[in-house]
Amino acid sequence: MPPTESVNGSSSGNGKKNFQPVSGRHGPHLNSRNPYQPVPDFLSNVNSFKIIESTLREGEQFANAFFDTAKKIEIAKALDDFGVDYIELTSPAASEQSRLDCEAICKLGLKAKILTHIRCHMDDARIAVQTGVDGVDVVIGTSSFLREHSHGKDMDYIHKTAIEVIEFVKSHEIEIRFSSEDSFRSELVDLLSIYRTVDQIGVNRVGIADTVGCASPRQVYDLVRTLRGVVSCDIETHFHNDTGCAVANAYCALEAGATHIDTSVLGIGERNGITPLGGLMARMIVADREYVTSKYKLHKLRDLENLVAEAVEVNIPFNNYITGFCAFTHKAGIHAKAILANPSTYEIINPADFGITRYVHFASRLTGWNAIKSRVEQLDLDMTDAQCKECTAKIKLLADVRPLNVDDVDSIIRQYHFNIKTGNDQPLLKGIEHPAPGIQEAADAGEPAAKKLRRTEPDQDAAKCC
Ligand SMILES: CC(=O)SCCNC(=O)CCNC(=O)[C@H](O)C(C)(C)COP(=O)(O)OP(=O)(O)OC[C@H]1O[C@@H](n2cnc3c(N)ncnc32)[C@H](O)[C@@H]1OP(=O)(O)O
Ligand SMILES: O=C(O)CCC(=O)C(=O)O
Ligand SMILES: [Zn+2]
Repeated sequence: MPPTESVNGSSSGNGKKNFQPVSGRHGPHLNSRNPYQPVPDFLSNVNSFKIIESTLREGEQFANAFFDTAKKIEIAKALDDFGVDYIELTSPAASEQSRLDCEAICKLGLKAKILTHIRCHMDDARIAVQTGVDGVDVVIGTSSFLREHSHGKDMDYIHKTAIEVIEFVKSHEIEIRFSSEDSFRSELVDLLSIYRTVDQIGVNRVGIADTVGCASPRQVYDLVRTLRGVVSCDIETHFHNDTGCAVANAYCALEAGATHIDTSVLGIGERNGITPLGGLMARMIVADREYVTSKYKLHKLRDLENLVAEAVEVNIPFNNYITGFCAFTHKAGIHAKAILANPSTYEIINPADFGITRYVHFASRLTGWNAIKSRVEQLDLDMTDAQCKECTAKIKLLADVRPLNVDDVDSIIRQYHFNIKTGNDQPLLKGIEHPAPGIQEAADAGEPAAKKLRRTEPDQDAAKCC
């Protein structure tokens, strides 16, 4: 008996309802012997990382972003509820409203610590410490590009000012992090020297930033591992996604001993953004499901992404980690058969961990008799395997001619079933123009027919599948 499940996932459809939801427990390997488990290494923090969520700082630098106070508060509360460790806010030096918003969020009494992000400058630091934040993230460019063309200061100036700003912030008894902007295009000797200096005067964290998204995972591993041997404080990392490495780089940073990862919801930020919160969750749940599920409310991810997507007027991409509309949809017959038997065959992440439904797409010429048999059972029809195979062949005939949706296939199945039970020989394709019994009533009741006809006792049937 194939598994069934009520419809609650796949919100942003593709316009055609041509798949069915299925449930089923993942096979035993994810619990007993995890082949994806991290390489054992005592410096690795893959099992104990923290998130510095920067939707309200880096994310505000996204081209489309404008967050009014109410929206910032809504997002901050949603991030806090999700379980992020820190929420980073735009510099209060950016504008008067930014300063007021920072103060307002500090007063919310959230569980997450509130940070603000400033230039390595006493003017900014003086404003920041008055806002009520739990900590200040200080940054200054150390690459020759930024030293020459951005702030125009040399490494001596950076050392001197960093010490002044750090000691000032520390004197207010809040957290302080020092970060080098454009770390991967900076001289290693400059980096290690400034990090050693700030570590010795007692920063809580140092930060490495791949500001232009140029770093590869191996470069990240090397730099973080080297830095791990030089400083005793925590190591935060920040990865832009220009070359598609933002999630991989975050993972490698943790393997090398970084303690904190910067994220934003949907990855929004300057240019094409940074490590997305959802992408990081996808990566980390595979590495340590226990840690991730115990710390973060994963079933809130979709709502959080929808909130931010709406605020910045973008759609969730079809291939988004976890929440993209087809992230857990299985189409080819070979895949569908195996998924129905055991979802671990073609899934490394269990969608149920995120409150999301898995689907089998059966309305195409790539379907197979096992998927159709599953649908037949969902429709409560009685057909032998041989009949399911014959019916599948009929479905493929039409699927070769045009795209099908679930109603088309259900009609063919119902007509085929009617014919074999009554000895009738009505042409199968007639059911396409004239919905088979059951479809019309459902439509009349104001519900999508396919939805109405799906069964909703997932647990009972899912148990049989695994
Ligand atoms: C990689 C990142 O994302 S870093 C974070 C980026 N965030 C922001 O920029 C926050 C929003 N920014 C702003 O509102 C404005 O840029 C402000 C308020 C910070 C500065 O505004 P302005 O004084 O008008 O300067 P402007 O934005 O044109 O240029 C940046 C200034 O900061 C200086 N600067 C740049 N980076 C740093 C740094 N890390 N530390 C100290 N000073 C810096 C530059 O030298 C330049 O100053 P100058 O033109 O007086 O020499
Ligand atoms: O402060 C940091 O570590 C990162 C700043 C930033 O956004 C960047 O360098 O891209
Ligand atoms: Zn950035």
